Amino acid sequence: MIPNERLLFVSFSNFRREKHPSLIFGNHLRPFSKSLLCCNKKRNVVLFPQKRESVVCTQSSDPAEFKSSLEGNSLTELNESSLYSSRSKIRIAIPSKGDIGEDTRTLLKESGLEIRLHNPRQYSAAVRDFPQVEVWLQRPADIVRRVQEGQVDIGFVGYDVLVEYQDNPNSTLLIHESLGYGSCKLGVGIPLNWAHVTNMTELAKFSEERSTPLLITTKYPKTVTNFLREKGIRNYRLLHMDGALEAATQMGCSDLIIDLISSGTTLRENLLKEISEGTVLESDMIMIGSPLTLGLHNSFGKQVRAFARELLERIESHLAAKEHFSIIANIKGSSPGDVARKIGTQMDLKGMDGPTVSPVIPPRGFDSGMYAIGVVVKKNRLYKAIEQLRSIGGSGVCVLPVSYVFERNSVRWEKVVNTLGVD
Ligand SMILES: Nc1ncnc2c1ncn2[C@@H]1O[C@H](COP(=O)(O)OP(=O)(O)OP(=O)(O)O)[C@@H](O)[C@H]1O
Ligand SMILES: O=P(O)(O)OC[C@H]1O[C@H](OP(=O)(O)OP(=O)(O)O)[C@H](O)[C@@H]1O
Repeated sequence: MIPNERLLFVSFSNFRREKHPSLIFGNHLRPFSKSLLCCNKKRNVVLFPQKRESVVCTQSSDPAEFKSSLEGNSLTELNESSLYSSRSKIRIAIPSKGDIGEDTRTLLKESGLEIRLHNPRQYSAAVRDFPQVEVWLQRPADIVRRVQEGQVDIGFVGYDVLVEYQDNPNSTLLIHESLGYGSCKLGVGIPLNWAHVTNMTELAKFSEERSTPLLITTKYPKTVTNFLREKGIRNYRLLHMDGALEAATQMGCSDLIIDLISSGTTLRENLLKEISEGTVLESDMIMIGSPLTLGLHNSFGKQVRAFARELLERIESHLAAKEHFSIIANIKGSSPGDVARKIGTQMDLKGMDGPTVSPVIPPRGFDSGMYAIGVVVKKNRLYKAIEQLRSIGGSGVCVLPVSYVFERNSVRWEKVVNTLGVD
């Protein structure tokens, strides 16, 4: 029997249609996110794995009646594994097309996951050396939806898409907040000839003075509605376009647009300009996870977590490695400590955890007073580091690429585990 305090009684007539299910916990109502629920149609059971609580939903609107109907029934069979038993493979979803699709495949490959894609119309693929994993190629908005519903365990999307399509901030887990590609911002673009509008305050004033609402075209209605509310703009109407939004003002169907901006070229080419305070959000590609499956306490949950952790650490260490070079060089000194002290005086030679210093032993075996040092330096400081090495007597400097830089532990993963309340 599952003890009563771990049962949630859902009192609504149609779970699938209900937007905001009202839940009763013990005898108390409490807020609940529908996206954290996973419905087992047959048994009418849903699960809230984040807190190890089982959720039982009912057609009855009277929780007391429902509760009493459960008396004496063994609920132990309604466990997590029964809900996810239909799937044994771990699922990753990546964008199916465009630069972000290609860059995600490159990132995964460089992190050790080679996706076996044979043609552009293939929407699922295996991963070399990871037989327990399958990759699904999806449109960005669908990646957020599938991760939210627990049909996919890990997804790669732009932050902009996550903000627009997730039901609430708890319905997905943010595993890595910035993967370093797909960088852009969602921002306001107004006609170049609106000389009287240079910032959001002036735009708000302008919208109030008008007799007709401002026509604003965007692909991000939810995010934009929140932004306009924050900026005090009320007199507007949102219009939707799927792409090439920048054409909307010149076509005469919109007053301004709110769209993604990267270099700003598309805005300029279409006689639009940015305004100050007009940035809705800054976006980068991110890695997200499903709390529904990552939070499971069964063996599938453990398997998903082990893989998510490995993938995150591979990506983190690959991204850190991209920023660094490894340097080896020879330096004269009276002892390893003396050499380490000399290196320690140079800003760019401090390395990640200090230098490695080892004596160079010539063929005849006597003390040469020469030491080999190894240090990891920031790529953008390479030449400064070489100059500093030379200034303390460094010679024979070799610069090598770094493949991975693994830290002692992953702070991001610790955060994920804490959020989920799992080991
Ligand atoms: N100019 C850009 N520079 C960098 N990243 C961008 C740029 N435009 C879009 N992105 C990122 O790439 C993602 C996908 O962009 P894009 O607008 O091309 O998608 P799409 O193919 O039109 O998607 P869909 O048709 O499924 O809505 C965006 O959500 C954003 O995160
Ligand atoms: O500031 P820029 O560097 O010019 O980039 C901005 C453009 O890039 C994106 O469009 P995309 O090329 O994805 O085409 P779309 O409009 O069809 O989505 C975005 O929607 C802008 O139109």
